[in-house]
Amino acid sequence: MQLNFFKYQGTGNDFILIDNRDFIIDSKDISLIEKICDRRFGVGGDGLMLLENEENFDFRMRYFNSNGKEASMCGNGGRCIVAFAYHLGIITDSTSFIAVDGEHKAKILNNKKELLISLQMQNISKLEIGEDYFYLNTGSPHFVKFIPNHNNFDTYSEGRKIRNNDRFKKEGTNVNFVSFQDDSIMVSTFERGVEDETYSCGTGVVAAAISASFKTKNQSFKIITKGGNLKVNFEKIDSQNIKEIWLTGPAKYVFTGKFNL
Ligand SMILES: N[C@H](CCC[C@H](N)C(=O)O)C(=O)O
Repeated sequence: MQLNFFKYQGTGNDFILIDNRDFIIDSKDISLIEKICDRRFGVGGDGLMLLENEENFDFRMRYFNSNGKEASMCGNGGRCIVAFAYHLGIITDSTSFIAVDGEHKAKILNNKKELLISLQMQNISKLEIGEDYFYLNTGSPHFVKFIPNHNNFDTYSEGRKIRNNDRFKKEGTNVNFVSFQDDSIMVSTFERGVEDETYSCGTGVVAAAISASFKTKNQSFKIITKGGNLKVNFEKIDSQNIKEIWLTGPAKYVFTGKFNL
């Protein structure tokens, strides 16, 4: 048996997409999903997504980390699945779909080879402000720490330490390091579930931008990640309430193939 898959990436956060409207894959098969995501034994990806049917919405997004476990929301993945739905002819230039954290709207801003997509994220109504960190859930949980610069900064080791400390060991957290670079912020992320630094993390840059607004008062940020540039803008009602959060960036179809089951 062979399984049709499509590979996409959004700022270097890479995903395997499967059209599961006819349930060709069993979403409970954690070891199969882990194997497909494996960079040596499988296709390779930071995560895998299933596109499924959902009444009253264009589709349902189901996101799995590369460890095979169904996870919380993924911002880069969200843009990639919108691009996938567009290529499948399910949507045209805008959509409303359902993900694990609720409804998301998205707009396709251009349809060049690399689609530029704006994805609306859930409102925030709770944010922890520590002495030298921020902790918030932007669809996925994110610990945010500001550093003077990223020169020789070891995101993997520093992120791994925080992800595995007493507080986060059990559930895990994603960990973001943020530095200011001219009119942008640079963000590097250690992702739980991948247990490694990824080239970019959408929900992570949203958390980083919201945290940075406590330092600059801006409500719109240009973001630099290892895998490319993103934009985040939002409306800050007060220190605990943020709405109209939009993540904008590229989503690119890379290749397709058949996975040998
Ligand atoms: N890369 C994703 C986040 C995946 C979330 C996952 N690593 C978790 O919290 O379990 C993003 O672009 O938002």
